[in-house]
Amino acid sequence: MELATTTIQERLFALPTTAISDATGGHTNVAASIKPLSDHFKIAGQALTVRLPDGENGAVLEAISKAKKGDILVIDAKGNTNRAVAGDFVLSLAKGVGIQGFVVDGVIRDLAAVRELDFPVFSLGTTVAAGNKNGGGVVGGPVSVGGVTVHSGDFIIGDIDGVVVVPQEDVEKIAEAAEAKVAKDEAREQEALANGEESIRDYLAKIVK
Ligand SMILES: O=C([O-])CC(=O)C(=O)O
Repeated sequence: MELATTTIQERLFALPTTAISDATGGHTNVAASIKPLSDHFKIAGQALTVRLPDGENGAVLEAISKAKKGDILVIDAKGNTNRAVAGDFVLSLAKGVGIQGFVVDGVIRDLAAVRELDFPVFSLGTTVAAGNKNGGGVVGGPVSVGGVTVHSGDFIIGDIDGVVVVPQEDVEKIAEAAEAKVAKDEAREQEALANGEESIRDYLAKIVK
């Protein structure tokens, strides 16, 4: 009989970003200004990084062509909010080759169509303007996104609360600590809330001296 094995990606996908933040100490939390463009967007996978010159987006296509299935494109657009790194067409290409989502220190456009496409994008927001196509940019090098350095291969987890980064070498340890935190939170909730006001008062009496 073959045993089902849970991959690290599946374990991360099952965890809330909040528990991962608790496990990392929050040192690699992406700035809160980078938000999911739909509340239900959830991602967990490995980064393929892209660094763009100001206002440009040509290298995004290069990254889409190089990405492995399940990768998350992590795009350093230096916080530029005037020009889109992608719109619904480019995001459809990304979804079509199996990319899992985008995390962008910048903006996209065509939000209505992107929501329709149901492709997870975490960004500073949207703009109406296309990116310039003069070339330049680096795929696969270190980037800075929302104040956090990301290398290709690092793990990225995003949900309604935001985006966290887990360096590749720490992922087993952090997943384990985050799972333990979830279990601890569940036990606390059970203890405090199991029996309405009575258990809440018992819980508070133990904590508040
Ligand atoms: O060309 C662009 O800058 C992006 C765009 O509009 C799309 O992907 O639909």
